[in-house]
Amino acid sequence: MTQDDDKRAAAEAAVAEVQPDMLVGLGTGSTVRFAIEALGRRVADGLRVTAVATSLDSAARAAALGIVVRDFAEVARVDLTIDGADEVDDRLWAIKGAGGAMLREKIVAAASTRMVVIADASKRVTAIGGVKLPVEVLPFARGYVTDRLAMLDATVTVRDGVTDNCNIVLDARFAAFPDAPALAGALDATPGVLGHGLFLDQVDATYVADRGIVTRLERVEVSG
Ligand SMILES: O=C[C@H](O)[C@H](O)[C@H](O)COP(=O)(O)O
Repeated sequence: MTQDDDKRAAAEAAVAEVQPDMLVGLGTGSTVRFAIEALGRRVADGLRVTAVATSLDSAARAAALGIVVRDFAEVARVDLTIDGADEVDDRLWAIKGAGGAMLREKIVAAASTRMVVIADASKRVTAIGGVKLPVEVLPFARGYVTDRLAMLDATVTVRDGVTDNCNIVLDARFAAFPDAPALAGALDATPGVLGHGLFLDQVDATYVADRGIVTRLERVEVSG
């Protein structure tokens, strides 16, 4: 049983949630590729769905498999989004964006009635914060945002290349990971930061595969 087998198992479990006539959000990354393949097979078998994609890569892969991909700019609501993560914990907090797609991913997640994360067991952690946090930044604001991140005790590396949105990504490594909601709030309030990889409210469920066994974890809403 390889890591790819687990990615595929988690992806197939999530794709089983897709119902006829849904508008499906497609995340980005190596795990999502298995979901796109699984959805492509269901479409080839006659399932009628449309999709929106969080990256040019996912859009191209889906279209190549015969999945109708709509322009997200024309869309307000998505039924179900399936996406990967770099880390996810049992609070359903995730860090995303190793592939640089976190800004579009967060927008599509926000538009989604339900968003599920698929992962192999290497992504499941006790508490998020062990990987670099990607921050998408307007190139004009690179120096200012780098300084703000340094003031939050992060060591910053500028990633090569640009995102699908033609912005840059700063990868922030924290010696001690800060309180995640406070960090998300600080980043959201920083001019020039267009998005970041902290997903604290977006994930409704995870499918994590460990040596072929897929476990689904659902967000529990606390009322009152
Ligand atoms: O920007 C990339 C996305 O957030 C991915 O969903 C995330 O990095 C996980 O990717 P992978 O499944 O390749 O580990």
